[in-house]
Amino acid sequence: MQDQTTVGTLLGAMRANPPLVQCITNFVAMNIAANVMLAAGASPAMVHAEEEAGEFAAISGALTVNIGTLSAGWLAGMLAAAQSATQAGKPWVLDPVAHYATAFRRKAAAQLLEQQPTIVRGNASEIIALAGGASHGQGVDSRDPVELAEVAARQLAERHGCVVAVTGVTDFVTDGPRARRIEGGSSLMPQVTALGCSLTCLVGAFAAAVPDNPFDATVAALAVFAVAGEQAGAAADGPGSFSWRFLDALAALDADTLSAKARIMTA
Ligand SMILES: Nc1ncnc2c1ncn2[C@@H]1O[C@H](COP(=O)(O)OP(=O)(O)O)[C@@H](O)[C@H]1O
Ligand SMILES: Cc1ncsc1CCOP(=O)(O)O
Ligand SMILES: [Mg+2]
Repeated sequence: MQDQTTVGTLLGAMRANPPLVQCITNFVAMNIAANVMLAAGASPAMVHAEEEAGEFAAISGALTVNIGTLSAGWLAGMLAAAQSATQAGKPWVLDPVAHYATAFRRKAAAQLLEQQPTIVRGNASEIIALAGGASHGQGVDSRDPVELAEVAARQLAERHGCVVAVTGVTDFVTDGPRARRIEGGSSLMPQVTALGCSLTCLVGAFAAAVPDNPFDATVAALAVFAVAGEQAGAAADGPGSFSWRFLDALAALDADTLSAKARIMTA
């Protein structure tokens, strides 16, 4: 019950003072992620250029970094922003999209991890591989169940002193000693591109709202997606109508409904 009350309170707190979140995300995600952030009540800015990314991180409430469509110039911007956020004491979130796929991505993910992310959010295949295990991911898509990534998530959290979120049918969040499972969402969610990337940005919004509590912030963002996703999925005819229904559900979700409908279990 404590968790249920907390997620509603955090949604209210985030919306009461909409945080500026610098989202370095990929070309696929930029538009949907910005719309998801606005619908949920946050203030996104997609700012990635090497020339300004570090400066912008210092004036943002939080930073999110996603390597989905990586290039050398973007990576330089990501590293500058991550360094700046860490120096300014701002939370930042890493989304290691398909980091196992190529040597360039593997090295980039390792360099970014060295910059001490506050939170890492990925699908099960990404989290298993990031901890050094053998994953079955195919490109950006997971081919592993979340349950198989739980040990890897705890290891990563302990090793890097961060919160780790694994998403899928039932999400899992841990900081090492503590862990939660969040049920909900819809089987249509993986059929709409970049919803994971959008969730990473929303995790940044909640982390900006409560920078001293990244664990609760992550649980709250995942609970928002779980409840809004379930509502949109119940009415949708397919991925197309799910997309707009999901934005509407995010915008309509209030704190009391979130607290009443969130299904959060201690793991
Ligand atoms: N089969 C499913 N049932 C319910 N929710 C899902 C399912 N697959 C993914 N989700 C939800 O979709 C969102 C994105 O997660 P995921 O698909 O794991 O990320 P990614 O897009 O990075 O692979 C999360 O909120 C997650 O809980
Ligand atoms: C399809 C695709 N290709 C490169 S990034 C990207 C989007 C991945 O989005 P998500 O990780 O949320 O599924
Ligand atoms: Mg992803």
